[in-house]
Amino acid sequence: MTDKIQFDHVSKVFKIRDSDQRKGAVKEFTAIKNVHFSVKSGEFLSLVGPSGCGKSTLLDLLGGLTEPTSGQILLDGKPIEGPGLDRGIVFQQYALFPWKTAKGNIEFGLESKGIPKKERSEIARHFLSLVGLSGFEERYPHELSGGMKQRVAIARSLAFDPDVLLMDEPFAALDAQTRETLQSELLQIWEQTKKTIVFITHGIDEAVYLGQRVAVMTSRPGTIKQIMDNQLHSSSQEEDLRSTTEFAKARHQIWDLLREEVSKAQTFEKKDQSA
Ligand SMILES: Nc1ncnc2c1ncn2[C@@H]1O[C@H](COP(=O)(O)OP(=O)(O)OP(=O)(O)O)[C@@H](O)[C@H]1O
Repeated sequence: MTDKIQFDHVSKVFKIRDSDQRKGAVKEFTAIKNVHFSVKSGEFLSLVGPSGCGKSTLLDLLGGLTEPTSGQILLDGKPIEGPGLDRGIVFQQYALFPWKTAKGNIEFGLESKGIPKKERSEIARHFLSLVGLSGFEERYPHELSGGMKQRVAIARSLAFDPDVLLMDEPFAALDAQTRETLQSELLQIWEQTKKTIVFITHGIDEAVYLGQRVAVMTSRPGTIKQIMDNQLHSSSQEEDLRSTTEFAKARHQIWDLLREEVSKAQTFEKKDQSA
């Protein structure tokens, strides 16, 4: 497998207000530092790290929503210079148009791509069916549950046929049962479509269940602490993966790597609150 994405010594520094200094003074804040890793074409990589370690910053950089302060990010060997249809992003909040139906939400984006009406309708139906929403095409977002809305958001991203799907805690706002259902559906979709997926999460179980590899980040400034090959995906898909010994083992390994980082992040948070 070839490299689809390469982070080449990437750092991101934000300018923030300096509350210790005179009014209007700014200081620099390093959100992520020297991030260096790659993602293979067709790979499902999950990325886990403590709160505030720079996970969303990393995904925003990949999405081209912001630029690195130093280093570069390559997609198919070329530097990312902004957002593009080659990358679809799914956020925690569904961001659907409330005045459009499930189908209309998907068709809208396709229209801007210049796809003819009939084809737009067919594509929207196909992807709604892929995420298990056949029969819900004409429902408006307020007529759908949280899980259904997130399914529409995933279908909308897939309908653009991006090479890469970037997912920023897409299931965090859902109840536990819906989350587990969507996780297994996402794995099936990935197996069918073979998209390259980068999936950000706070949850160790989610990271282990989904990722072929699991990248663990340090607390701030965030960098990649270790990337673990996840043996779980080589076991039979027939069984309930979450109850296997491989799952428990992988979970334990990730928690060992994360424990120290989580406690560092909590110390930072306390310091920030008392400053
Ligand atoms: N535009 C910005 N300006 C200044 N600081 C920022 C900006 N965006 C993010 N940060 C800071 O960078 C750090 C990393 O933020 P980020 O949202 O990437 O973390 P995260 O790991 O996704 O957090 P969480 O898990 O809590 O969602 C945080 O301390 C945040 O306050």
